[in-house]
Amino acid sequence: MTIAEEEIRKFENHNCAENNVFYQAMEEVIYSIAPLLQSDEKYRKHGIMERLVVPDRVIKFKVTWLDDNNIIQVNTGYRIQFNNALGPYKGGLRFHPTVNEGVLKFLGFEQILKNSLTGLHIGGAKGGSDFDPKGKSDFEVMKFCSAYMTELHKYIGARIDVPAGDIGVGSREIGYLFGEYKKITSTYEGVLTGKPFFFGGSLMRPEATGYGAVYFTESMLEMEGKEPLMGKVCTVSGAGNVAVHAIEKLTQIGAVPVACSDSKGTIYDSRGIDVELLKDIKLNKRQSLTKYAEVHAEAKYIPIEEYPEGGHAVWDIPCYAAFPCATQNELTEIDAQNLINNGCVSVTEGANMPSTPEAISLLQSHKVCFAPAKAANAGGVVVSEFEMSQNAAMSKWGFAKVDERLKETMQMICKRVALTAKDYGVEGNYVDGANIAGFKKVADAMIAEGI
Ligand SMILES: NC(=O)C1=CN([C@@H]2O[C@H](COP(=O)(O)OP(=O)(O)OC[C@H]3O[C@@H](n4cnc5c(N)ncnc54)[C@H](OP(=O)(O)O)[C@@H]3O)[C@@H](O)[C@H]2O)C=CC1
Ligand SMILES: O=C(O)CCC(=O)C(=O)O
Repeated sequence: MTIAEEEIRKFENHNCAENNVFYQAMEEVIYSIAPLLQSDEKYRKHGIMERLVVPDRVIKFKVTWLDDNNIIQVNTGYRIQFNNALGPYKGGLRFHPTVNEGVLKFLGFEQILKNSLTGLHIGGAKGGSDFDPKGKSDFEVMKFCSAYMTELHKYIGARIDVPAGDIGVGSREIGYLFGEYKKITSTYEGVLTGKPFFFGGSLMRPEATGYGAVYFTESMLEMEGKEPLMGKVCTVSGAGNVAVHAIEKLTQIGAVPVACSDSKGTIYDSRGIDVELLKDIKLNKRQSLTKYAEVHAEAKYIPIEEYPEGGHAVWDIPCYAAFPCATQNELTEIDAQNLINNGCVSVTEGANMPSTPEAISLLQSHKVCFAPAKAANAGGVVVSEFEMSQNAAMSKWGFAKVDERLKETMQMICKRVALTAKDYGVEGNYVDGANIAGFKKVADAMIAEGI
């Protein structure tokens, strides 16, 4: 039995329906770090993996709120504080009907290694609720956020745990959450990141994840001796915060992002996505992508049900570089095969774990440059940490400073991941490089801090 199989066997009890995405994330990490466990026995001796896969605490609570018809609604709220060996717990909040403990455990676990890779002092956490902001009035969203914070405030703080946004949580929700925290605690502190700029947010936090993914890709393509993105056709899934800003940065650097998608369908606009229109439709008005095709008649809208099951229209459009930026397991083996058939050279994960394990293996075996989420989408949490620093110092950084430091950090992460892969005999495998480099730093801190 290999060391990876031996380790995986230990954690078989995590393999159940509720935990399937968590188990997927954990299994990938174990396979990647097996050479490290083999070469340095201290990690097994100190039971690092056993300690890392169990969160420090899982906070689960009831959220009761009144809708606009004065009907009582009940949701479940969570905060999973996974590991704070490297700094205060840090990670986003997701409001989506699919949220459960298993989903948040996968996201929190990934966040530990992602935050470690940034080189900054931040631990890993994730939280959220099964509340669905879609179709709710502003007032209902505010009431839900207040009720959620009534419970959450007991467990967070600027040096304890600093939540941010994720799916369904943007600056509107962070504003309401911050307002409630301030009211309950009478404290004006950097307890949340992703705040609107005029009351303590950092410039560029909304753009950071999408821009960072593009910076990472440029760096990876250069390191792998491939042509840069300028002039190249790109496809992006999703049409939320991460996707829109990836499209914006691609456009700024002269690439041609021709497609994006939402939960109902895909837009293909061969002239390049009109990013201002996309922002207005999806980020400001929270409408469907069908509106895009109503304005630009040349663009094609493909409803999700019109594409054969198992694959997604957005990955069947020829591109040089693909950016999955919607949600977990949205890029399947079928999609990977379509990308390969159409000559795709690189795939960058803007979303968390958007590619299935089968898709990753296929892409890697066809030498497609593959940038895993925990490295490529770290830009968001990087600028969140910049926001924490600015809040602690009561200062404001300019756009150029944030952008320059974000770019430098993404390039540093890319180099670190590539060099680690090389050191461990898996040159070009950014998945293994990211997992080993991220794991090693947290594990060393855990050993140094004792049990
Ligand atoms: N926000 C951030 O800073 C960071 C986010 N991430 C990750 O990036 C991803 C996207 O997050 P974010 O942009 O913030 O979230 P948003 O809520 O802003 O947007 C999510 C987008 O994805 C679309 N979507 C959801 N499910 C599907 C699906 N099955 N197929 C196609 N599209 C889908 C949504 O469509 P619709 O509009 O129809 O709902 C929406 O357009 C998530 O995986 C998140 O964890 C990672 C790092 C940081
Ligand atoms: O900005 C943050 O704190 C976390 C962002 C996030 O949730 C993520 O990186 O997945």
